[in-house]
Parts: sequence; C-alpha cells; structure tokens
Amino acid sequence: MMVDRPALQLDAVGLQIGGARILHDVTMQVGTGEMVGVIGPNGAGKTTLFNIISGVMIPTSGTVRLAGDDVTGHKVHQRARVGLGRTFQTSSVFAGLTAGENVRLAAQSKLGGATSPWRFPRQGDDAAQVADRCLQEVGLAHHTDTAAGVLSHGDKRKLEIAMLIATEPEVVLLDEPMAGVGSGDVAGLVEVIRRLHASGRTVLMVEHHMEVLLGLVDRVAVMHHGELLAIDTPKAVMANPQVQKAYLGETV
Ligand SMILES: Nc1ncnc2c1ncn2[C@@H]1O[C@H](COP(=O)(O)OP(=O)(O)OP(=O)(O)O)[C@@H](O)[C@H]1O
Repeated sequence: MMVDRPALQLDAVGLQIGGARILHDVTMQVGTGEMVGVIGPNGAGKTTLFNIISGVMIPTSGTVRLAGDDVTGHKVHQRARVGLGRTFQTSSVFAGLTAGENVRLAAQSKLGGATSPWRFPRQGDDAAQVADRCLQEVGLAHHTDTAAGVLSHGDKRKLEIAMLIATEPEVVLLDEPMAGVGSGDVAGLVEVIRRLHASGRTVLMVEHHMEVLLGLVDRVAVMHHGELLAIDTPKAVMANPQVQKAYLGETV
C-alpha cells in the first residue's frame, strides 16, 4: 500500500551480522500522523527494526527516510534533530530527580542548554515552561515535585513520554510502553498514548499487550524471522492466514 506523505519510509532494509540474517528486505511506509503497531513472536526482529529506525544500528542494505530525507547513515542525535524521538524498554528516568527535573533536562537538551543536573533553569525559564506543559499533557502535573523513583511503573512510563514530548518529536517510537505496568495503570497510559497520537504525531509502537495495541493503532506491522510478514489494519492482519501460522502455538 502506498502511503500519502510518509513520515517514515523503509526500502528493502536488511541487517546481516556475520552469517546471521537479522532483518531481510523490510519495506514499509508510515503516513504522517498515522499510528502503526509492530508485533511478532520473540526474536522476530522488532527491537532491531527500532534500532535501525532510531540510528542505534545502521542497516547493511536498504534505506531509511524521515519525511522523505535519507537518514540511513545518520546518528541518533542527527535523527533527533530532524524530529525522531524514542522511548526504551528499560526505564530511562533519573530516579533521584523529581518528575519536573527529569522533563526539564529533556527540554534543555532540545533547547540546547546545559544538561548538567546541577544547573537547572529556574521556574519561568523556557525549559521549566516546557516541562510544565509536558507533565500536564501526560496527566502528571500533580507529581512535578515527586521523586521519579517513587512513581508507579505506569506513572514512570507517562514521565518517559513527557520527557519525549519535551524534545518535540514529529515521529515517536514507543518500545513496549506497557511493559511492567500494573493492570490498574493500563487504561491511564493508553489514554496518554491516544492523546500523543491525536495531537498529530506519527507513532510507531512495539507492544506485546495485544488487546491494547489493536485498540490503539491504525495499522499493524507483523515481523517474523526478520521479515515483514504483513502490514494492514488490525482486522485484516488478524484474519491473515500467514500471520495466524506465524503465531501458531502463541496467543494472538
Ligand atoms: N547484535 C546482534 N548480533 C547477533 N544477533 C543479534 C543481534 N541483535 C539481535 N540479534 C538476533 O536477531 C534476532 C532478532 O532480535 P530482536 O531483539 O530484534 O527481536 P524482537 O522481535 O525484538 O524480540 P523480543 O520480542 O524478544 O524483544 C534474534 O534472533 C536476536 O538473537
């Protein structure tokens, strides 16, 4: 399927490490403002795909484009500058700093200010204003002065999203946002991700929590043995016999 104004475009992307073919011939487009979920059995290549899109790894073949520009060989910070943001599977917040301080640091990195935790901007500075707005957006304004380390897993994930928003990305990669989140926190986090998308950002999300993913995304990309098996609406993907076969023995 051709996508109008792709925010992200992969053409025949491959990764070969030694004799191992980790990714093979992955071609896909994600439209501007679209939300696409990435699923696949363990070891299918989902994390590798995210690493290649974000610049943590460089593919051995094919091209990666952001808003039409070839960024295949670009480093992580170069992609961040052109509007790519990513959360990681493992929590990346500074536990000893408050939620507000964590987001201010992220905002400062975008504004080009000092990133030393000893040199926080005062209230009223640009980074502090951005932090207030981002915490508000994820519903954590009441935790601005709470140490990040004592937040629930769900709130930590929201904080990571606030830190991401502070860098003003156009394209957002969410790596298993529901991982480790208690059932009571799922609905709130889903709402935050829904808003992230509703505000016009392009979102690509790896998520094992299938019910959550299928309820959120416009399309689903299915990885299997390093290849893109299918990319289509949730309904079409779940009805796809090849996808069902790939998941045989696993609960879809
Ligand atoms: N640097 C590497 N060197 C060799 N093999 C690798 C490397 N990175 C990943 N692999 C292999 O590539 C395959 C894909 O791994 P990847 O982590 O991308 O899968 P995944 O779909 O994210 O799995 P999971 O759902 O378990 O996180 C796996 O078989 C993995 O062992």
